[in-house]
Amino acid sequence: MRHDESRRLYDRALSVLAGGVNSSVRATQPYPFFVERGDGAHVIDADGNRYIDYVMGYGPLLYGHDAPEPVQAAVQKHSAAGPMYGAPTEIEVEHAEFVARHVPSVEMIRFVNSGTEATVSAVRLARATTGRDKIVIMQGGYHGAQESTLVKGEPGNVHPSTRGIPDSFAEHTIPVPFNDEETVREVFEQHGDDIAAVMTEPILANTGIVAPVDGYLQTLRDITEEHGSLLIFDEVITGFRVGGLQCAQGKFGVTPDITTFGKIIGGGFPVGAIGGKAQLVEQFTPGGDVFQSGTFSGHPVTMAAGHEYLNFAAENDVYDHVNRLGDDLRAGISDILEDQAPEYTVVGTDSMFKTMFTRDGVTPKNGADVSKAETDRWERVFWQEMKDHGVFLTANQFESQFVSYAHTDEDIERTLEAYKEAL
Ligand SMILES: Cc1ncc(COP(=O)(O)O)c(C=O)c1O
Ligand SMILES: N[C@H](C=O)CCC(=O)O
Repeated sequence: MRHDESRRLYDRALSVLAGGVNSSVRATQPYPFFVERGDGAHVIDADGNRYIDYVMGYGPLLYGHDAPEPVQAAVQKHSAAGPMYGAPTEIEVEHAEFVARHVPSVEMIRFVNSGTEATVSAVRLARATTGRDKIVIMQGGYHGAQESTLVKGEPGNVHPSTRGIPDSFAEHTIPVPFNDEETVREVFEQHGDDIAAVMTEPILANTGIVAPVDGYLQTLRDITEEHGSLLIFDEVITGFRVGGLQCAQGKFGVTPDITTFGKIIGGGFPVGAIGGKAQLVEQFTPGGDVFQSGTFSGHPVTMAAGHEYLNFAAENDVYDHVNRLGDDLRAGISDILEDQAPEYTVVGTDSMFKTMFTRDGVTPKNGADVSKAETDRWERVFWQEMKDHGVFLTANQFESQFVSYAHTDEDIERTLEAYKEAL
């Protein structure tokens, strides 16, 4: 495969964009391919190479690169009609009504512009509601580029995970191992009166894909209730991806106090949202006194795209299709691993999948298990091989991969062939 044009574009980009990209994960080695356009489940790069795409924009693209006709029509209509006003529009109300109708925890919602903004506001809301400062998060979990959650360590020894964040932020954050009831109980015994919220992805989706063990999410629900803390599910990735229109909270039957959304809920456009019981969410300004605001929040084009995205899923066999292909892919990869690399594991659910380069064939239960995997080998060898076989996977061991409605049985077969050869 030739990549001359991508290489040339990356050289140009390096002089004017930090690291040559606008989000860190895109800076694949030795240089990223630059995308010219999408086509169904595929992307075509600046040199004309075609790849089956499982990155899917890191999750938002439930339909691949050709959104259903009603989505495209709504986007065109709303861009032509404005595109935004600094005044409310009906489409924001319709989209909010849809989400409230389907997602168990949501009575009221505030739309924002990114998953990060959603989790920042959710934490602020939890702190304001409880009058407490501390939050419990999961080691290996990810909640975007927010100061309070970019931390590393364990209870009693927590530090910012990047330069530029004061230690005082980390003082209020307690990272615990996912799926470990004992540690979370100990943390609540010690700090229960100071904990505003436990915030977790219902499935860790930024550290491989780590499913909750039976009963773990319910334990978090019970323990937060017992101590007057809130439970926040960060469904930025899982929202409208896992568990269909009810999201992961519906699949696992555990209802949080607050849910954060992003990705799919914006139909491929920048978005975030904070949903929950009305008595919580209405504390945001202007109704309440927890400051929350944004020039682009509830942008009509995003709202229209997101709304038509979800409407289409409600009326068509979208989740059946993507989940079936997800099952086929996981089963196919699993067979290949059994044969060729039994020390590796395939993880995921619904339309999410990832091959973990574990060393013992054991499914990871938390972030520490995932970090023992052969992360370097994934990126430097396997990812490159798959790309050379025309399959675009997420470039590191930690990021999830997604099947879309545009993927076909033939895509899955070709992908499995590529796996066989690359492994
Ligand atoms: C679970 C989770 N929360 C929050 C975020 C942050 O979202 P965004 O990148 O839109 O700020 C992401 C992904 O980026 C995510 O996966
Ligand atoms: N891990 C991130 C979200 O899922 C990856 C997307 C990004 O930050 O560019």
